[in-house]
Amino acid sequence: MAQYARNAAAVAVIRLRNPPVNALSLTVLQALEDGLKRADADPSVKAVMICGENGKFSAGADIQGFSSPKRQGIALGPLVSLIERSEKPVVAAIEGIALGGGLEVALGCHFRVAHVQARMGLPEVTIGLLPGAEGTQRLPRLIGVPAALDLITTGRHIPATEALKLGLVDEVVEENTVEAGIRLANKLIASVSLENVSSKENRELCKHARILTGCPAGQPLGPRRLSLKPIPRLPNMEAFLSEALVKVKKQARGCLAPELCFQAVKAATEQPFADGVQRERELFNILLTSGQAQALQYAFFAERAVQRWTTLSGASWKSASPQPIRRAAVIGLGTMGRGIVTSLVKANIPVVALEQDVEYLNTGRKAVMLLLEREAMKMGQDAQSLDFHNPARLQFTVDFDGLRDVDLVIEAVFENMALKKEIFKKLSGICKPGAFLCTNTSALNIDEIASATSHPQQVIGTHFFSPAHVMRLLEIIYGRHTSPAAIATAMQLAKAMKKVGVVVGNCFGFVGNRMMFPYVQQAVFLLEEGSRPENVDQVIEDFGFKIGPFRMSDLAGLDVGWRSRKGQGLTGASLPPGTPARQRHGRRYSPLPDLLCEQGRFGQKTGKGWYQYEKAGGRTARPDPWLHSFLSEYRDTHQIKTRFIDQEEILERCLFSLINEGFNILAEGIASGPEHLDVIYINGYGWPKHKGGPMFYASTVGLPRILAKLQKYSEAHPDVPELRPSAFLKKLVAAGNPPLKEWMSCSGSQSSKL
Ligand SMILES: CCCCCCCC(=O)CC(=O)SCCNC(=O)CCNC(=O)[C@H](O)C(C)(C)COP(=O)(O)OP(=O)(O)OC[C@H]1O[C@@H](n2cnc3c(N)ncnc32)[C@H](O)[C@@H]1OP(=O)(O)O
Ligand SMILES: NC(=O)C1=CN([C@@H]2O[C@H](COP(=O)(O)OP(=O)(O)OC[C@H]3O[C@@H](n4cnc5c(N)ncnc54)[C@H](O)[C@@H]3O)[C@@H](O)[C@H]2O)C=CC1
Repeated sequence: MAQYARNAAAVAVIRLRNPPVNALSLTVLQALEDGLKRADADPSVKAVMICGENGKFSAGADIQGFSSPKRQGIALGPLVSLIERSEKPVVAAIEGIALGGGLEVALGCHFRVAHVQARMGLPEVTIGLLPGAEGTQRLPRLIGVPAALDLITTGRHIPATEALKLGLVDEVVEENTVEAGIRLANKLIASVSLENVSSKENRELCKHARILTGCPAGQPLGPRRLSLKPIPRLPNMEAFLSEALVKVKKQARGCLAPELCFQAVKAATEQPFADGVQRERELFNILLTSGQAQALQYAFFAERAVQRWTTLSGASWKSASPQPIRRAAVIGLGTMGRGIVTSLVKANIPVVALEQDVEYLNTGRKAVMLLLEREAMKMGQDAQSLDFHNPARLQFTVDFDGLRDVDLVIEAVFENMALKKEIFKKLSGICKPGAFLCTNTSALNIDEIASATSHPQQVIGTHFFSPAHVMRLLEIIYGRHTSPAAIATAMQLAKAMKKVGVVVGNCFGFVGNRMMFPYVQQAVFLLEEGSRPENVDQVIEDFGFKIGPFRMSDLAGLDVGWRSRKGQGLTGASLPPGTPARQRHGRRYSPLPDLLCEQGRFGQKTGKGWYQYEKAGGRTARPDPWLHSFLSEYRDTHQIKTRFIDQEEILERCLFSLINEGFNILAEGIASGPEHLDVIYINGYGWPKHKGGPMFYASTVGLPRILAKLQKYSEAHPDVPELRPSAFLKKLVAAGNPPLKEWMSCSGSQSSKL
């Protein structure tokens, strides 16, 4: 709701109230409208001030409400117009946040005062929409087209100081914003009422008030009504807009909202306000029914739902308490350790960084310092807080004794079980008993690692993604003995590092990599049957992935998987003589990646892999004629008839096999709901957010279709168990293809947190 109050000085205060973020539900909007009408009808009220309860203006429209099929009632756009048309001055006092519809309400007000710590923005684009309450028409009139386009197409939140520079707010205060708003309202009352009084003294006062408010004589609010303002012209508006469109399209990667946001702002530059609003509405409705908005809003709530973690044994976020991490250690400063140290320093956690010898330590130190210097450059003035040259904040050592007083250790040494167990045994003897011992393994068994310690309840997997200081995902893996406090602490750590933690159970590859295996496997099988790497990558990238499986594997290094397959005895010296080239343990196997590695083709690092590069370490992938003839020879050798494989088959075999593994994971209780898998894929594997994650995508395709396709591919490839439909998928189809929220109740294990 919105609370209406009067104070003695003739200022009516309307306070938006809908905890926790004062979202503009229909009830709030109705109360806001009632408050405005009441203020208008009351002759003793001379000005209105709108603010929010609990130090927050408003986070905008109620996102939950968008998915409601029966959404009816007062619309926000007309309400913003109503505010603007008020004959009595209306002031917005912005504390905390003014986002989306919240900022649009403020744009309808005649004046805006913001607290110095407030943040503002129009983030609708991030949930697949555009600022549909006339924001795309008012904002460019206030701050100009370039700045408005930037805010509307990126959805970024800006601090009050930047808002002041842009002219988005009139005043920034450090003290009580509501009082500052009332003070401004009183000045405005003086300005208006003194207009009609002719004494010299009052005329002077009136002039003073006009300077304060910027309102010309006789027209106290006219120029403050943004709908009446012309768009600030640019000398080269057309050229600017066409360049901006190219940029927006490039960044959007198949997501509709940024381009439609652009179209709405463009309309503001070409049409009168009312027509621009009409266009904004049309574009908003296209987005609202596009499917992408639903996917992005699902992703928004999924990210919040995974914070409420539970384990198979019943431990949960409700009862577990995180322990404070005053000091942490990282072991191994290779690709991952460097990024992990950087993330910890950025989270203001003092770190001890340890390597196996001085040479590795020096290399690691240089790399960490370089990363931190770069981060500091990006942070500008705020970089001082990093203070990473201070040994109390960041210390490098080769001595395990330096780890005696740390509260948490993150191990990031080579992916080798024997080495990891040796390290954990050592840590168990050296660290204090309460210290949490985390491993960054990408697939190994957490319980086996924990078995090397005397307190396995303190051991947990914290799986970062490369580059660790950039990627938002932290997969948090609990073992059989991991304590709830360890899980809660890892989740808290993720938050401190501004990452999204997702709690999952222990199995080979956990959730993300386990689902990735069949996807990559299918991609390689497709090469055996007739595709080229660039065909497969193109289909996956057209779907919206940032990078296809072959470009990705060239980037990560083909040798990484090769080492792991050798370790598992799938290739290399330990392979029993007589093993068929394309079969392991009775299942289809492709030796193609092994053959490339044997040729020294490790990907970007060697300048050749699935593609060719300009040089070793080069970044530009070009199709490689050598590889094409190599594939032809390979098919001849193994008597595989090359066939044309269409885009649909490429997409379905790669994605449906990944989704199928997702259903197995859900059935086993490794993840407590589909939203966990989706958050992992969006934040760790570049799954296009506007497609909502693999399981959400499956729900939009329809489970019966996925099942039918898997059955078809499985029949064609009976030696590929990963294509055999999961029993849980079959169960869901038999249960009538229930909506995603109800899947887990069919599994009999857990329920959805969405
Ligand atoms: C047909 C209809 C026509 C309508 C006309 C168009 C109107 C428009 O132009 C459309 C809009 O306004 S769309 C909304 C735009 N606003 C946003 O995207 C802000 C989303 N919220 C945030 O960024 C952070 O929550 C925020 C920065 C606010 C706070 O972050 P925190 O990290 O402090 O807290 P969270 O955990 O994210 O949030 C706390 C709880 O609040 C829920 N929530 C947040 N924003 C919401 C919103 N706008 N609507 C509904 N619920 C919302 C959030 O889910 C969380 O709930 P719980 O998980 O249950 O605690
Ligand atoms: N590279 C990647 O993309 C990802 C790797 N991981 C996992 O992270 C871990 C580390 O991987 P990378 O950083 O890629 O490996 P890396 O080979 O780049 O670095 C490993 C580092 O550990 C150090 N090290 C080895 N033995 C040590 C010891 N006894 N004491 C101290 N330091 C020691 C090495 O000197 C080396 O600097 C592995 O478990 C890997 O599976 C997880 C996610 C992604």
